[in-house]
Amino acid sequence: MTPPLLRFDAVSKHFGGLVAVNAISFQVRQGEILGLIGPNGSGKSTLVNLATGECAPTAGAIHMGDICLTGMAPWRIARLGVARTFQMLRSFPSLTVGQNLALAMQPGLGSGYCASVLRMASARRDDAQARGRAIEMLRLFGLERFVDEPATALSIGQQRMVELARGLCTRPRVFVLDEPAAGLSPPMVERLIEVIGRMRTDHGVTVLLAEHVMRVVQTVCDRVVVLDYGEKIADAKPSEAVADPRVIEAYLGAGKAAHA
Ligand SMILES: Nc1ncnc2c1ncn2[C@@H]1O[C@H](COP(=O)(O)OP(=O)(O)OP(=O)(O)O)[C@@H](O)[C@H]1O
Repeated sequence: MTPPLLRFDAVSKHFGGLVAVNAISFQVRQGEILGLIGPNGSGKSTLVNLATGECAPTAGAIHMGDICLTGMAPWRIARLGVARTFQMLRSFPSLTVGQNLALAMQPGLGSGYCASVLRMASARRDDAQARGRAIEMLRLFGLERFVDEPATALSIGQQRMVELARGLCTRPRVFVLDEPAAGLSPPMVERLIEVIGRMRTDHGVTVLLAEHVMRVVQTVCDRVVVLDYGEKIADAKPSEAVADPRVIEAYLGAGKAAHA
């Protein structure tokens, strides 16, 4: 069995008196696509934010391999190879789609800000490389024709895809996706399913996926961790989790679950 790449050990997060996540432990193995599911407010985004350093745990620890991520700044975690998307779109509206993607690649390119300002040859070469990689990533989503369009000219669904392409441009080891199917049309959901699969097969990316759309979860995830009121109530294959009475009760409520 492949070793764990991400490890959550008894992780809790309190917001004042509210326990958003309570002593949760689970692991994401190298190359795995792990789903985080649960009703609204169950703690999925909080776990995503804990993994990427947007918030620090009240208790417990998070590791990537041997490195402790607990309390580490988001940019440091990103440098270790953890990319993420947000529920709310975060593109730069005044930039083109290609420029939005190129921006994500800046830390990995050689010539730096000063060279870019002076338009030195190395910066121009980096720009060309960045544009090439942006087009390559956009092609995964069938969006390469939009490379020179303003980001805001795209539909919300297309902009979500651009966020995924932007994350992939950073060549992540782990990609944390926060409800990527939200606002996508059915054909785009199918494209998303295909692309998440290819993230692993073509790019070797490990995926932590918080998602409500069960078609996505059941098609792409190897395993799901199910949350309810900040507690982990299941850690199983998707087909097993959806048949688990505790999971059914969390989604439907106790009375309806008995009826179901
Ligand atoms: N910054 C915050 N300050 C206070 N409470 C918060 C904060 N972030 C989340 N919460 C609360 O923590 C709980 C878990 O929220 P979280 O957003 O993690 O759930 P979720 O499962 O992602 O929900 P959804 O599916 O609706 O996105 C909720 O009760 C929420 O109101």
